[in-house]
Amino acid sequence: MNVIPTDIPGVLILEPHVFEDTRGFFMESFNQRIFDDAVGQHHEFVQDNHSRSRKGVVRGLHYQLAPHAQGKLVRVTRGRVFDVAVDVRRSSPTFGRWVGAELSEANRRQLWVPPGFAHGFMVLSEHADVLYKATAYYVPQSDRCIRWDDPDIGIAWPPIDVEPQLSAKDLAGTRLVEAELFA
Ligand SMILES: Cc1cn([C@H]2C[C@H](O)[C@@H](COP(=O)(O)OP(=O)(O)O[C@H]3O[C@H](C)C(=O)[C@H](O)[C@H]3O)O2)c(=O)[nH]c1=O
Repeated sequence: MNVIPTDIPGVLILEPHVFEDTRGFFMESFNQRIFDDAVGQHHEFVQDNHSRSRKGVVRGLHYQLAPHAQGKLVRVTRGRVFDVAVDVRRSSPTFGRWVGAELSEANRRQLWVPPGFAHGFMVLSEHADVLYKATAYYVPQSDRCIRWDDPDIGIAWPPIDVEPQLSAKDLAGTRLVEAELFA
């Protein structure tokens, strides 16, 4: 596993080892021991998610409030997305900062988004399948959304040739300054 740090301590890009041969490829998409070593602590995953979206769809920026905060290990098995993590811990030195990475079927990269971060992505290909493991169960009452285009965060979303498409919930997302966050 190749581990690539990002500008925000704790948010990591992971590149699992891929075994390619004439048949195709094999990789361990998740290995608890290797993951814990890479991240530096143990995280228990309790839920796997899979969403499929069309080009231009933006899902996020979502997080669940404590005590239901979710760490997410995100990967893409079809297409390409720009995946983003935003630090929403008020006491963090990187509060309000974001990191983004292109995750794709081709690069097989994964993004580790620790608890305390909002997560979202924009689909860059015609379709994309995003699969991610979560360290806490879905608790809708604790779910919160910050606007994808919050100027105070200033995410540099890649240019695409279609109109971004968001759910009504996401279009109604709050600004970071108004949001219920983590201490
Ligand atoms: C997240 C989730 C949703 N649902 C149900 C609730 C809705 O009836 C339906 C669609 O939910 P939603 O529109 O919230 O799905 P996304 O917009 O993809 O939400 C996700 O988007 C960003 C990228 C995230 O990181 C979060 O995992 C999650 O918030 O699935 C469930 O049953 N379980 C779940 O864990």
